[in-house]
Order: sequence, then C-alpha cells, then structure tokens
Amino acid sequence: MTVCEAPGKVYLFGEHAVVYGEPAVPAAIERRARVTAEPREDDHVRVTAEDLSLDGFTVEYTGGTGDRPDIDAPAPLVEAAMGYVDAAVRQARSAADTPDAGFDITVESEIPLGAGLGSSAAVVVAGIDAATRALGEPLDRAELADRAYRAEFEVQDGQASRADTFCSTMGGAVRVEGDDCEPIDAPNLPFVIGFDGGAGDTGELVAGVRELREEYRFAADTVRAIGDIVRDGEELLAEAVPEADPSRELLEELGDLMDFNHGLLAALGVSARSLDAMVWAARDAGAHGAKLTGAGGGGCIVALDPDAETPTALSYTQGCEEAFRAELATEGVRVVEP
Ligand SMILES: Nc1ncnc2c1ncn2[C@@H]1O[C@H](COP(=O)(O)OP(=O)(O)O)[C@@H](O)[C@H]1O
Ligand SMILES: C[C@@](O)(CCOP(=O)(O)O)CC(=O)O
Ligand SMILES: [Mg+2]
Repeated sequence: MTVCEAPGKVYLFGEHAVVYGEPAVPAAIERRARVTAEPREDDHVRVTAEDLSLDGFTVEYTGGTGDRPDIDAPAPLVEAAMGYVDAAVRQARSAADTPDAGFDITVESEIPLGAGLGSSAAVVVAGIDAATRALGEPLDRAELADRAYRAEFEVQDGQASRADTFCSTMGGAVRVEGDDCEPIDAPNLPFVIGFDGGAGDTGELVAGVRELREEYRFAADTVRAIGDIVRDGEELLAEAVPEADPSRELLEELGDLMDFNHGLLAALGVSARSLDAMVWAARDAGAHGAKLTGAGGGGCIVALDPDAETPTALSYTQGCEEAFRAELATEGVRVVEP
C-alpha cells in the first residue's frame, strides 16, 4: 500500500490567461489530497472517493478496464466526476509500462472540489505518484508534473495549463508560462480564503473564455492585460525578501494588482455574484486586495490581509460558507507511506 499527498493552490495572478501562453503565479497551500494505491492481482480499478457526490450519490465503484461504474447517474456526470482519477491511473500504467495494472485507489481530500483550489491537480499528482511507486517505478518530479499535466489536459479536452499540476508537484510559489515552469521565491503572504460552498466546472469555464477570446478582440486584449498584471506582480515578488513577512507597501502593491486581475476575470465572464460579494466584503474589511482564484463560476476567493478583519468579515458575509487562512505549502507532493 502506497500513500502520497499533494497540496492545493491559490492563484496570486494569471489563471485562464495562462492557458493561452501568458505567465501565471500560483502558490501551493497547506490543504492536501491524499491518495492510497494498492496494486491488485487482476486488471480492475476500484476507486473509493467519499468526497465525490453526484446529486446525492456517493461514487464507489468496482470496474474492469474500460467498464462503466455501476451507479445510477448520467454517464457525463460520472465521467466528469471520475475523469481525473481515471486519467491518473492511465498515466501511471503508461509510465510503468504496465497497461494491465489493477489498483485499489482511495482518495481523501481537504480541498473542496471544483472551488478553484486545485483539487483536480492535487488528486492527479498524488494519484500518479502513489500508483507508480506502488508499481515500483517512482517518477522524478519533472516527469510526475508532466504526466499530471497531460492527465488534466486530457480531461479538460485539450485546454489546460501546466500551472496547477506543476505547483502541486513542487510546492511553494511557481511561475508558469507555456512549457516553462520554475519555482520562485515568495514572501510569507497572508492568504485569506472565502468559500461560497459552490463549484465551477474548469473545462466548461475554460471553454467559455476560449469562445469569447475567439469572438471578440477586446477579450483577447483582456487576456493579454492579465499577462501584463502577472509580469508586474513578478517584479514586485522578485524584490521581496523570501520567506520573510512582507512589508505593508508590498502587500498594497500586490493587492492592487489582484484587484485589477479580478476585474479582468469578471470581464471574461468567470466571476459570480457570490464571488463578487466575497471580494467586496474582503476589500471593505481592509484587505489589501482580493480576487477569485482558479477557474471561477463559484468556489473561492483569495485575499491578502495579515489582520483578523477579513476572515471575520467574510464569515459574516451572505453567500460565504467558510472563511479560513491558508499557509503557503513549501513542500509539494510527498510520500506518506512508501
Ligand atoms: N476528493 C476527490 N476525490 C475524487 N476526485 C476528486 C476529488 N477532488 C477533486 N476530484 C476531481 O477533480 C474535479 C474537480 O476539478 P476542477 O473542476 O478542476 O476544480 P478544482 O481543481 O478547482 O477543484 C472533480 O470533479 C473530480 O473529478
Ligand atoms: C482556469 C485555469 O487557468 C486554472 C483552473 O484551476 P482550478 O481547476 O479551478 O483550480 C485552467 C488551467 O490553467 O488549466
Ligand atoms: Mg482543477
């Protein structure tokens, strides 16, 4: 039995635009998905994932290669729910060159699903790592990140960046632009997260932005403007002292860029009433900046505030189900049981 866990993330800047080659800076947070992989004698894959519910169904299925799980829910819903775990198993089989390897897989996670905190990337990274280790074929981090990206790319119909999967693999703050991925130094940023209890479908939201961008020049310009925000943000981060508490001035400058970034994401149609309400509640409470994180449509916002006002204000905001602080996860994927 092999157990690995990988962190979720927030985007300081750059989600969506990163899919079209602009840079992005996500940062890993201390909320993890844990995947247990146990090789089987046969070629079946049995997945136990208690957090996955489909309109009241909890998915727990036993199926042979290519079998549909035996649950009473429409196929597209089941595929959406199981897609990332299935894709991780396919990548592990291919990496270990064992197309018929069977597994018992268990997924446990502290990351809300579809909420912009990168649950899919964390599940895929931890899943591929656990499954390849269980087969005696551990991957180095570069290959693990690459295979996790390919799994997300496949599930999201060819529309994914390397940002979430690289960040979850490496931990810390990272910079991703096209195929270039690198860890970057970051100060100790005071992240506050507000969660509306809802979710958005990454594949659908990315497809929506793609259509806008193809149809309207202003949408393509908006995507490029998000890239400009990221480039400015990177310069600010490069001047900061790594792992130290950031100055107030730096927080204000980063916060202004986050505010701009949220406005541009809203212009691209990926915000939601609940996300806007939480963003404004955070700003009114004195946060230095606030924006949605991840694909949007519902889920989480991230704000910068070292003081208690923002989490308190968010917890009283209508539409905010949970408000919490998130620590930077300096360690990426890790082995819990070899
Ligand atoms: N705990 C989990 N167990 C099984 N699958 C999960 C789990 N968490 C996330 N996933 C997979 O990831 C999908 C959500 O990913 P996505 O829409 O990209 O949102 P995000 O990555 O922002 O959380 C879920 O529909 C499911 O397929
Ligand atoms: C919208 C996007 O930039 C980030 C999606 O993040 P999440 O799955 O919502 O956590 C898509 C991508 O980079 O693949
Ligand atoms: Mg995702």
